[in-house]
Amino acid sequence: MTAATQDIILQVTGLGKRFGGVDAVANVDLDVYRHETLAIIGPNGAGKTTFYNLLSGRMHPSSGRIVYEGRDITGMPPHEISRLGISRSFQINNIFEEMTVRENVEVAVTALRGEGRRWHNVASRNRDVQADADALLERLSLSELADQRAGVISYGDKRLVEIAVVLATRPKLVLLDEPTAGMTPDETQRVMQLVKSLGQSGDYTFLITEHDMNVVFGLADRILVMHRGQKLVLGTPEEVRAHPEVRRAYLGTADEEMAP
Ligand SMILES: Nc1ncnc2c1ncn2[C@@H]1O[C@H](COP(=O)(O)OP(=O)(O)OP(=O)(O)O)[C@@H](O)[C@H]1O
Repeated sequence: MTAATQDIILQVTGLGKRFGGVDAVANVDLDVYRHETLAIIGPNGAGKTTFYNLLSGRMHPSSGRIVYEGRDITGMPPHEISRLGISRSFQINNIFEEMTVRENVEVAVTALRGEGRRWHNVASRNRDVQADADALLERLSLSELADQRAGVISYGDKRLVEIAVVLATRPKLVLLDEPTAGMTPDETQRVMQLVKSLGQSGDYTFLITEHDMNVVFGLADRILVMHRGQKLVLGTPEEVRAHPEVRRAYLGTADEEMAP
């Protein structure tokens, strides 16, 4: 499939967010193709988090337009955007530590069904919810931890549970915020394999911010490099790696020095 015929799930045009005198995001144009994994990189303050906040509705843009599946979602509240199929993970764990791993996922499944998060006791008696939660836990290789209290499992497993919670809302477009931050090398590998296989399943489109360049170059179909709120480069990993400005600004002289 050529780029021209690829199905665009998200179209961002002239997107900007200004805080006082700072353009946190400045005039960004971006087409995201359905089922691709697109990494967004850039140094601290480049505008990655603000970009996510704009896409997920947590912030209103100062300018520009966001079109998702042909529908203008600019300025929509987060819950509506989420309902349409855009879901986001956070850098900080966002799970209920006193509940079991399965209950955490059940709560998210229940929320999707419009029954509200507070009804988790009812949800746990609901077979459909349990089946959905168990299927998801199996997909993420978390079945063995299903009955563990989320508060006692490892940091890496908590991050995986968080991804399960995000996927429980049945998103089509998933925004992952530094999914491997703080992880051991083994945990990082596990997340990489997981995101790779979920990406290959054809069920999801991933945007991923990440500081670990091995993860970025190992996972991404395309990479967006941001700098001071602007789109510096957008291309395949090979194109980004070879781009003189990116090499100068972020990659150093050797590929080993790729930390932004
Ligand atoms: N709520 C806010 N009020 C004022 N300035 C903000 C706000 N949020 C972000 N900024 C500024 O916008 C710019 C972009 O910040 P942002 O957090 O989006 O960058 P980032 O690429 O996510 O950085 P990091 O990698 O550190 O998370 C920075 O100069 C930041 O100080």
